[in-house]
Amino acid sequence: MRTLREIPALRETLGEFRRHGRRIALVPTMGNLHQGHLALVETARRHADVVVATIFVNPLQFGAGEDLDAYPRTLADDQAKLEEAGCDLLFTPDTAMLYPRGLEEQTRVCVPAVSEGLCGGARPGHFDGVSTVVSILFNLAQPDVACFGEKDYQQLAVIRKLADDMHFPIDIIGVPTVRAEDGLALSSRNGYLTAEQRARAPALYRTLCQARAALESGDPADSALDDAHARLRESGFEPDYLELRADDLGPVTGKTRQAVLLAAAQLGPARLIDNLTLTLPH
Ligand SMILES: Nc1ncnc2c1ncn2[C@@H]1O[C@H](COP(=O)(O)OP(=O)(O)OP(=O)(O)O)[C@@H](O)[C@H]1O
Ligand SMILES: CC(C)(CO)[C@@H](O)C(=O)[O-]
Ligand code: BAL
Repeated sequence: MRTLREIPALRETLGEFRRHGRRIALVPTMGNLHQGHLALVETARRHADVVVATIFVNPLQFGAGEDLDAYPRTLADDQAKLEEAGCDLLFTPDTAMLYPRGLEEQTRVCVPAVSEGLCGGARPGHFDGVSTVVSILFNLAQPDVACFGEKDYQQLAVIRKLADDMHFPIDIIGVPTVRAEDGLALSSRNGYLTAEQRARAPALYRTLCQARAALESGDPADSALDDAHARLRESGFEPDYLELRADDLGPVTGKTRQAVLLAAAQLGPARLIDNLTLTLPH
């Protein structure tokens, strides 16, 4: 696997692959890689001839007081994992390279409606930062496909709409959430947890499973969500949101069948997110 740090080298290398008719897959990440990221690489390999991963901790998507500085940077480990997973190229730009005019002056991309509420409500401007950097990466790599995790359900919905609205000729592929044996969704931020908090953390997934079972058996949404809130609090979480939405993230109506339960909750120093799709009864 080659690691490229400069934009001209990336353009040149990928241009050469494209001229030879190779299909290119992009896997954007912020590094500190785990099996969830490697599942994206494996999916990418099935859809393309050349897999390009990117590692960039994007300052534009972090709010004031968030964990931009603390975010784990583990490049050597990440390179070894990507190599092992069969990734062909790694692009590791820095901030000055992607945003040469500085963050204030940077042109931004905003995907309305779907970016609002949920994580967008709790982290104002977050999805504008994501949409901006993903647009830049799409323009630089010009991939045929790009893979994103379903763990970040709203992010995936934002990127699907971004690709559609901006006419990026890129297939957006969602990859199912990879979990630890106890159900906790793998996430770089799990590393912030103490051993005691890590032992409590699977309560987020368990609570979503219980709420899903209640909803699928016809319990009213209000009581299922109230119970879930209470259970999260009992397990030491401070819930940020816990919502039932239609699977396109629109509001649930009497006609909604395919739905999604989404949660974000603070556990000690870590803000964890998770979601489960479900089918509502007639
Ligand atoms: N457990 C997982 N299963 C599948 N995909 C995942 C998982 N965790 C992260 N991803 C995906 O990997 C990509 C890069 O995510 P990112 O680097 O932010 O990792 P992360 O572990 O989610 O970190 P964070 O703790 O910052 O949310 C995103 O498309 C994200 O949805
Ligand atoms: C898509 C992404 C790499 C953009 O910075 C980031 O939001 C992430 O890691 O999910
Ligand atoms: N995994 C989404 C990136 C973020 O939390 O900033």
